[in-house]
Amino acid sequence: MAGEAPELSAEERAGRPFPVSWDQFHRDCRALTWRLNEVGPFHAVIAITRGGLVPAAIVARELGVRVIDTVCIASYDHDKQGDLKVLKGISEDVMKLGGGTGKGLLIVDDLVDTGKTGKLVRAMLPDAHFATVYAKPKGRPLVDTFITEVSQDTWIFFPWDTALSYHPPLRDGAA
Ligand SMILES: O=P(O)(O)OC[C@H]1O[C@H](OP(=O)(O)OP(=O)(O)O)[C@H](O)[C@@H]1O
Ligand SMILES: Nc1nc2[nH]cnc2c(=O)[nH]1
Ligand SMILES: [Mg+2]
Repeated sequence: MAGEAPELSAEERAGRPFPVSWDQFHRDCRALTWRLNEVGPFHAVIAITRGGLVPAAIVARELGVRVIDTVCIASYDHDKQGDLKVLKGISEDVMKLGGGTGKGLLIVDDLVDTGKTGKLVRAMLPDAHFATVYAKPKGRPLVDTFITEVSQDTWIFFPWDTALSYHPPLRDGAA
């Protein structure tokens, strides 16, 4: 409509795109596990769903941990963050394994951005070790171990959220 700002694409709203392939993600998860192997052993892995499920599976496999729990949190509608909702907490069994404070437990997520999700889970398990594959500067202080830092204005595109598609040649104006 005349006078209205043009609709922005998801990429324009979210700044620089940082696409991650399955191969790259697997390599980064393995690199994360090398670091975690120095810190453990861990009694259990807790994945922050949904994004934490994929790295948690790879990390748990590499570390030989078979007790895996989830803490289910929803906040983003694509790239817009709303209020955080805890849809499922940590199970009683796993809480007991961590002595009630999370000692010896490993929390895994794909990334920290503002740090709000990580802060909420850390408050549930203050003594747990918190690992993410990627970290943006605002959330970084909350994470104990991560692999790659990306700038705050970057949007990470994960392989489970994307598909291969045609990209126009540079000479036709492609970025
Ligand atoms: O540091 P923050 O600003 O809180 O953002 C980080 C969280 O955002 C994403 O999850 P999302 O809420 O999009 O849900 P999903 O994992 O189900 O995709 C990501 O997987 C982290 O859990
Ligand atoms: N996929 C994705 N989800 C996010 N949630 C918060 N930040 C991000 C991001 O950069 N990428
Ligand atoms: Mg998530």
